[in-house]
Amino acid sequence: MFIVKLLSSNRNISLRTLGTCATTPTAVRIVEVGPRDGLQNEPKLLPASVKISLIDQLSDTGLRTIEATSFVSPKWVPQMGDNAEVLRSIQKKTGISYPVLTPNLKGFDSALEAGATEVAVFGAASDSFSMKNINCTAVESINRFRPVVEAAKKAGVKVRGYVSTVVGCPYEGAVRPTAVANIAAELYSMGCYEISLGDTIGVGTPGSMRRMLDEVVKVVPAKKLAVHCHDTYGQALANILVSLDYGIAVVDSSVSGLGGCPYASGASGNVATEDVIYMLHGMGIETGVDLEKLIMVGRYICHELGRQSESKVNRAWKGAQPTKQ
Ligand SMILES: CC(C)(COP(=O)([O-])OP(=O)([O-])OC[C@H]1O[C@@H](n2cnc3c(N)ncnc32)[C@H](O)[C@@H]1OP(=O)([O-])[O-])[C@@H](O)C(=O)NCCC(=O)NCCSC(=O)C[C@@](C)(O)CC(=O)[O-]
Repeated sequence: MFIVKLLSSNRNISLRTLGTCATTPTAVRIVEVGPRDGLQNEPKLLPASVKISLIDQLSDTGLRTIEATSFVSPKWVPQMGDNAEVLRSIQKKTGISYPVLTPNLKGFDSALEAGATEVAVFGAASDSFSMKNINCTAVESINRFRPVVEAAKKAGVKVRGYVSTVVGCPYEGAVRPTAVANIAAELYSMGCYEISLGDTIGVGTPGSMRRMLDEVVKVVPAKKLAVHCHDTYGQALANILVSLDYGIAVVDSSVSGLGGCPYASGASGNVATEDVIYMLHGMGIETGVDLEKLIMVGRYICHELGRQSESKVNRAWKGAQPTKQ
């Protein structure tokens, strides 16, 4: 019912997204979230050595931001229970940031001890999801994040802020764009250097993305925003195109489309990094990422997980294309 409502309210979608407008960025930074978002929901528990190898291989593709793990309760998310070992053991390359999720001070302290130089706090625009995910309401979460951001500032650690359920919540349905803008504004004014807007269950369409972004850009500049689109309904690339139109130049994605949130049942993985790169390069937008190398990393992790790549580009890839895509 909720989906039907979302789709039927999208009749007035502007065709502006089909062309390139003045604000479209010429370069996009990809935030690769595969090692964290991609693996946190996998039924198969991978050994730390595979995660470390995955991150080291990703570090060789030209990516500049690779979310490495999360310092959350291992009772809640056992898949990330080896967080300190993973963060300590990866080969950190100059020029690459390896952020980790830290929901509270306990997580932040452990992350700092393991060598984190960038962390992320993660809130949501809907209370029900927030309760299921981090056991507090959206407003309470802001109060939990404040000391994390303060401690991070003192330690010289950068903090990214996530807002989940930006267009739809698995428990409440459609989410008001103003609710998203309020949380985004709180995180931004608290000191998060970038706000990532998560369509956690992948129900967004260009229409609902636009309505949400119209509100958010009133309170956070587009150049401080990222989009984080899950691809459950196959709308992620279209939604990313819309966000480029707003001048947003940071896109979260997951190698081979791995992932999902343990507290958003039925939601598929993030948009596949290979598919995003293929689209952006085809549009003449730079990412600095070597697509062919990334495809090989996608094949490696899918082999380890015993699953097929969710990236259409990866599945279709037969080698470098003779002409620009
Ligand atoms: C946030 C908590 C910890 C609150 O959980 P809580 O139960 O309210 O926490 P608490 O403070 O009452 O502590 C309870 C127990 O947890 C421990 N604890 C407390 N904090 C930590 C910590 N940081 N690390 C390790 N242990 C911790 C604490 O020590 C204690 O242990 P006990 O005494 O029972 O043995 C819990 O709800 C949790 O871990 N949730 C998991 C959240 C998560 O990882 N979700 C998935 C990531 S979010 C996401 O995927 C969305 C995103 C970002 O990708 C964007 C999008 O797609 O929209």
